[in-house]
Amino acid sequence: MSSFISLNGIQKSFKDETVIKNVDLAIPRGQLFGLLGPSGSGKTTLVKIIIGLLNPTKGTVHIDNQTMPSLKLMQEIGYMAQSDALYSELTAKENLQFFASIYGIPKKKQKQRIQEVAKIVDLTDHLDKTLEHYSGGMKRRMSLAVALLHQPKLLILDEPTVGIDPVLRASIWQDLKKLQQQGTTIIVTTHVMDEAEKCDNLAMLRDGYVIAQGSPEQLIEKSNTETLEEAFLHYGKITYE
Ligand SMILES: Nc1ncnc2c1ncn2[C@@H]1O[C@H](COP(=O)(O)OP(=O)(O)OP(=O)(O)O)[C@@H](O)[C@H]1O
Repeated sequence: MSSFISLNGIQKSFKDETVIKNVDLAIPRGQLFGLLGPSGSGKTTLVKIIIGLLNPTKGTVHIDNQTMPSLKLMQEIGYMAQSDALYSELTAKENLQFFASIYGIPKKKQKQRIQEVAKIVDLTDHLDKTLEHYSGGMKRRMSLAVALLHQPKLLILDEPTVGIDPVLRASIWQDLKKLQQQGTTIIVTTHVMDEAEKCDNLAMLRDGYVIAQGSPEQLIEKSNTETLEEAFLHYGKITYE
């Protein structure tokens, strides 16, 4: 089976510092795939390369058999960055209308789509509030709603639950599972082990290297450990010693 997303020999350097080191990844269609790694390991840089926001120094990215960056494919990707890029002086509905126009969603369809995404992230009752009155968690859910507006077939979320309380975090993960069931391929970055456990497959990143890949169960079993955290430490040692 050919992969929906494949990265071959990806390397990225900023000046003379190499922050992504010869990364190969193959992600099948419809997966919930996790990039797990500590702060500074290269997660954001790698997702920016996948969606075509950054050019790799070496290597290639293919999505759906097309070479990235591809403008056509970029329109089919939903990206939720680490910080919320929203307008705090506008209401949630106005924010969604603004982004819907940017995505080129016809005016007639916008109203329906805005209601749909608001329902997914549970903000239907708060659409008329300006975002300055939103909590941090509500803003994160709004960012997710924006990323979903154009019904992307690939959704990329950079640390979607940072700063979010456990209840909301669980609800966001439920949303992701629902979207996956509807056929969306999802890549999520995290440094939190219990979130990584919810993914179908993982790539463990450390210092720009992929130190291990597989399902959470495989990664634990192969390292002869009991938790993902122990597995992460195990694979780190193999790479570095
Ligand atoms: N534009 C840039 N110029 C120079 N160095 C950069 C740039 N962007 C990222 N880096 C460096 O690349 C490395 C990886 O950063 P990156 O943001 O990808 O890590 P991360 O795993 O996403 O971390 P975090 O979870 O803290 O966001 C870091 O050492 C960072 O300083």
